[in-house]
Amino acid sequence: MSTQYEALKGLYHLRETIGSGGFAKVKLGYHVLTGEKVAIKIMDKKQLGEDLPRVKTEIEAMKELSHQHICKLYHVIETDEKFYMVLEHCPGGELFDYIVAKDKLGEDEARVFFRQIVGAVAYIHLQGYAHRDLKPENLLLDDDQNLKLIDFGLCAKPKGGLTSQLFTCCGSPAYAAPELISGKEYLGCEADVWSMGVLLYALLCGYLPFDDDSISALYRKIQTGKYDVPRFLSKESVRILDDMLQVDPKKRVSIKELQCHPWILKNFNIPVDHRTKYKVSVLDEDCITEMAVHYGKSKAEMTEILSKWKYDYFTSTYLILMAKKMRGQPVRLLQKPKPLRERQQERRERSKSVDLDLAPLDPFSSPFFSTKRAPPRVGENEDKENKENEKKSTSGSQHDKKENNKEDFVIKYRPRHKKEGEETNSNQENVKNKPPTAQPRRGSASSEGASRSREPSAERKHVPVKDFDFDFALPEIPKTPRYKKGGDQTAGVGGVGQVLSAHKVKPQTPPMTRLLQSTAPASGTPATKAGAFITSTLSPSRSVDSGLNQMSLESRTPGTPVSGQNKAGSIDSYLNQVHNTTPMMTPTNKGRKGSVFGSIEKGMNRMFNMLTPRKTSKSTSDGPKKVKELHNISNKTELSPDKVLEKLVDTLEEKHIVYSQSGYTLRIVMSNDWGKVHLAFDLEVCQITKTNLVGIRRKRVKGDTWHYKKLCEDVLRSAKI
Ligand SMILES: Nc1ncnc2c1ncn2[C@@H]1O[C@H](COP(=O)(O)OP(=O)(O)OP(=O)(O)O)[C@@H](O)[C@H]1O
Repeated sequence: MSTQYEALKGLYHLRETIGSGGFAKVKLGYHVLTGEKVAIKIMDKKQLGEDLPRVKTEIEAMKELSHQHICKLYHVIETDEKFYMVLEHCPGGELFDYIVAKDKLGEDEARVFFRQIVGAVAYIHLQGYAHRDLKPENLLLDDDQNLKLIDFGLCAKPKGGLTSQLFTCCGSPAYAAPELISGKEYLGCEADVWSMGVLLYALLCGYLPFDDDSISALYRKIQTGKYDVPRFLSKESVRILDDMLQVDPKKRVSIKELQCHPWILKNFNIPVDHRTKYKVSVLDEDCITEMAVHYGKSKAEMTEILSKWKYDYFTSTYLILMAKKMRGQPVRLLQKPKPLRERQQERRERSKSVDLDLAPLDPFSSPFFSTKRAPPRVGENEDKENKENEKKSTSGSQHDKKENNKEDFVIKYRPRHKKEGEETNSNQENVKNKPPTAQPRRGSASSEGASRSREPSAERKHVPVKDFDFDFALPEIPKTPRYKKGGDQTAGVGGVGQVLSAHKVKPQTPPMTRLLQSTAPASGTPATKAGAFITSTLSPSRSVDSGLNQMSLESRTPGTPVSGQNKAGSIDSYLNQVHNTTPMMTPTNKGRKGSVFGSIEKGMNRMFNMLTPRKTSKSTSDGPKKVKELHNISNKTELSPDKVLEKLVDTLEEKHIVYSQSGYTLRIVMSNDWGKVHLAFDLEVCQITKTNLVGIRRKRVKGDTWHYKKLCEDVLRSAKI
């Protein structure tokens, strides 16, 4: 984990960025005590500037709102520099992606989703809130295709209740109600119903009812309230859309009426129930007991702590355990392994008793021996570990070798270089609501011990543990962390040590492999064809932003350490830098294609082509990621992954679209004349599990969703896969 996220240390293992918005970066994380996945929304206070109150609004609202169709807030950490919101992880992506994948939804499927939205919004309104930013990008899917509403940064809770007028014009223009954009006072609940009308239209039609490149033209369209009514819409669908998209808010259907609207009732015959399924008033006995045992407290003490709802690590542990219980999974916390020293001591004692007392006996005839001599696998691991440690401490050679290898690896994969003076004290990041530290449980150890047990001792000191915080281009952790029964096996808990060793042994993704596509002069040459990928030792820095920044700097001078150069912190600034920097070519790549081309697609996108001498014909040695057949996977084919990748690359080149490559993932970046990135998304070639098929997984990283949809569809159609 990067030192900049020190506040999460010991509590969550941080993984790749899974989304970003105007205010936040969202990363995947693992809750250490349960091994469950979480989403960690990270906001930088400096960057928030005047929008800081927005975060506070969101946090307060999410603490109050608890509903099966609202993303659950687990934990809030505030440091001097950042806010961290630990949230329920929604792995199914945005509802928007679902629409992109399906083009549009059938009425029945749309109804299932829309009923969930109506339920969530009715609940929110009853709690006195208006969401004010309802759109398919703010609705995520969980594993079971349930929707979860996110992004409460613009919500309002008027003091006088929802019948009080609001004034602030906010939200996304295409979803904004006419009364809101006209600058009049408005009611939040009425404006929400309008946005829901736009949303339902988008679900049923696959495009927006009001759309225009020019904001003022868009606003005019919204104010007229006229939209296309495609023929494929049923009479009932036309009717409900008309009821919601009424320009006069007083004529608009209310949320209460929507709950039992004929379109909503169809096939269900029961109105939408807005009530929450989460019980927050009564704490769950099983969860309390498990936590009390873990923290070495009485149940009464644990209940008292949890009743405060501080949204600290206790709260997150409780809520995650509850979520597991509701899914029918066991309410168990992962046992922390004992510290290595303690285990070594135990081993010594065991072997003493074996050597001294039992050695003369026939080991197989003595029941005592057999119980003593057949400890759980833990003992075997300890032995191995200890032997390794002994070796290390005497010669150190074997491990040093490993260490050196890792050092190499780390150098190659060095994350974003610190900006000058950036977060130099981040190790001592001042955590305002310092999370609780677990008390030893069942004679077990501290969290330090937990991480120790996952790595050989020499590795423990290794900085890369912290450095393992890349956004892009690193292999995914192969296994979801799971608690293994039968002793001290928590090395399998997806700890950082496990990750590192996994990489060391089997880096699934090569060092940042980039093919920066060029325009005419390069596109026809074999070197830029798919399969002729360029391997460079670029830094696959974690953040999209910083990763790309790194790319701009390091790719020009491969192998040259970059220090203090990387002052930019966003995709935008990456491209700004690229645009403003004269290319620095090494003699080797100069002779090849080491030039920066200025050709522009529609006068917008710069093309780059930076080749390093080494080329590989394959993108990675380990093949594409294996994924379940989900809605965000398209273009399923029996072609080989490399062929699919090649076709995609060819298409991007033909269309002069800027992209970078990491393994089987292509990141498409669109920027304007000033280098400001307005759209970024990934296309990843994946192997679909339980089939012989290969597919393309899409993921929007940044930018307007409808623009993304159009471009994505265009590329995938043109690739003819
Ligand atoms: N709980 C979650 N699980 C999975 N992905 C998430 C989760 N929360 C957010 N994301 C991803 O991160 C993206 C950005 O999150 P969010 O919209 O909360 O950020 P924001 O900066 O407040 O956005 P905006 O600019 O729209 O206000 C989402 O669109 C989604 O793709």
